[in-house]
Amino acid sequence: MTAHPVDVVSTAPYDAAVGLSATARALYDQGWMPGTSGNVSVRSGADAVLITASGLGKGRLTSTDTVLVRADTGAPVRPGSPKPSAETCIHLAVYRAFPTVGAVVHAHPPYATALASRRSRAGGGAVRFTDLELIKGMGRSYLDSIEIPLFANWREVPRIAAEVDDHFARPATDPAPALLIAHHGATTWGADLAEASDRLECLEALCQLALLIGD
Ligand SMILES: CSC[C@@H](O)[C@@H](O)C(=O)COP(=O)(O)O
Ligand SMILES: [Zn+2]
Repeated sequence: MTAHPVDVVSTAPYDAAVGLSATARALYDQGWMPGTSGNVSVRSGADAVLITASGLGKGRLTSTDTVLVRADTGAPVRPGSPKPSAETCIHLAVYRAFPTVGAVVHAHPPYATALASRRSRAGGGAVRFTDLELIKGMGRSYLDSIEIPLFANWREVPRIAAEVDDHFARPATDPAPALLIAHHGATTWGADLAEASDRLECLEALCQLALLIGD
């Protein structure tokens, strides 16, 4: 019998939903998911992604505030599910580009948002960090530099996702596990939620340092 996404995901581990809501609450406590902002997801089998529901206070999120969606369309797998994150399509673009990624975290941390917005006002282009030790926290074993792609904050979220798709369709050596959206926030990814969250923390610290150091 051909595997159907529902079959694959109906056994999605309960822990994944607990992990998602705990991650959202932790990022809320850090001040990086103010109000209802931010979203978190994990891959669930080959064909599905478990993601936070849309429009809920991230400081109050529980494991039932998560939605299993199809990895190809973003549609909820089960009828009657809560509405998935409005930014599901950006998560799916990351999972499409990086088959080994298991978790994606999107938040609105202040320094990353400020640096991305400043860069956008100065004409855009990727944000490059050089020399700083924290570059190693972004999955690099060497120090020299790392480039984080910067995207425009289009009102239509699928347009942002389409640009993320286009960006990662171009082959790059050692792409960073992160992206910035001007006037909006940051998204990081990794093998699991812990790695994706650690990378968000390092990215935010790098952005803070870059703003302190100046040009
Ligand atoms: C506080 S509004 C923020 C949203 O527009 C969006 O950017 C966001 O991060 C959360 O959207 P959500 O649909 O709840 O996952
Ligand atoms: Zn957002």
